[in-house]
Amino acid sequence: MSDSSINTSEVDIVIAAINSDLTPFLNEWRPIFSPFHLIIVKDPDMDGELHVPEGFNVDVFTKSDINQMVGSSHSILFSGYSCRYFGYLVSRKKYIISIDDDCVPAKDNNGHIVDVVAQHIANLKAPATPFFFNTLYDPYRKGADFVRGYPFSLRSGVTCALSCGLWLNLADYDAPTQALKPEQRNSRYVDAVMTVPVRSLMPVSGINIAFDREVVGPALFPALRLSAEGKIRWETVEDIWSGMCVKVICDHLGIGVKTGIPYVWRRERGDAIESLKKEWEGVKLMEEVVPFFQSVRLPRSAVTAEDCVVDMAKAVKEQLGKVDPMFVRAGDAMADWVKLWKSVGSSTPGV
Ligand SMILES: O=c1ccn([C@@H]2O[C@H](COP(=O)(O)OP(=O)(O)O[C@H]3O[C@@H](CO)[C@H](O)[C@H]3O)[C@@H](O)[C@H]2O)c(=O)[nH]1
Ligand SMILES: [Mn+2]
Repeated sequence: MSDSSINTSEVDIVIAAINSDLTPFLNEWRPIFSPFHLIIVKDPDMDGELHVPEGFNVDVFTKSDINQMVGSSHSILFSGYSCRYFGYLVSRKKYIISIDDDCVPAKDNNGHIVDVVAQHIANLKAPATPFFFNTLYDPYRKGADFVRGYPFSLRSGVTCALSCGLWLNLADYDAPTQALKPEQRNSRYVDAVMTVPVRSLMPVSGINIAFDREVVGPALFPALRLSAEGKIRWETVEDIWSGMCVKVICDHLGIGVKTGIPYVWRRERGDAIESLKKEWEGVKLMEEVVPFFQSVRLPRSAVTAEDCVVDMAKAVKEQLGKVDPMFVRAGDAMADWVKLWKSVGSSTPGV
């Protein structure tokens, strides 16, 4: 059963749906998800009715909702993998949790079902420690603390804005790794969560994620579309791109990002070789953009996530735009996204 101490009015669970029948998925998650409001975004390119089982507090958003809100925008498309971001936009809650619809609850080393909502919210409510690494992992967890030598001046920590969960069975590997290790399965449940140090980038996976929408909501946006994009091709990097944006923004705002528990059990669909064809361009491209994200610095005047996205967009256009016109489009999309985020009443207070 879910953790009754969580204030359900603070949480939205956002699901992107390419499957027409979410019954098996939601029945697996019923004990954990049923107390919470669900936002299900039906992939606008998916035909047919979406079936959701009884017993959930759910709002389903479809192509017509997206078109009504986004209008004829050419820079912002909520198709394919990126349709979940529409759910991030329309939510009005403080915390958002998003789980892919091919994942089910995992079990910990004691065979207990992992409550992803409770653990993600615990991660987000406990401070983060990006400025000095605690070698005993999360010092705020029961049974842990700061180790000797950790500066007392830093022990109050900072706000945690993003909680990146992990995966048993099929870890989120890229297509080359999947093709090289088709039999590899992740059976190692590591009971740990830690803050990613400041100025360290990381691959943020959209499969099992939670964030403080009021603090970093607009920083999570799939702006990058490859020049020769297909509906799928460009989206294999959408969370990697937005993950680097949000980590740089969190570093700038002095807030934290955590990785570790909770785990989900991930079942994969699709073929590694097919994925390789789709993903290879994105895999190569990431090598080009990492130095940009490692070096970009935002102005002190940027004190909210919206400010940071606007300034980041300018830097993307100025510094990456000469590499490829797709980055000019990405920068424009980021700027349009902030306008859209503000216009739907989602403006975030300063940190
Ligand atoms: O056209 C689409 C494709 C997918 N979805 C929904 O998005 C998530 C993830 O889809 P899927 O499990 O098929 O793909 P993964 O590769 O495992 O996803 C992870 O990789 C990233 C992109 O490659 C992505 O950000 C991660 O989630 C599911 O809920 C599908 O229903 C869709 O709506 N439309
Ligand atoms: Mn998947």
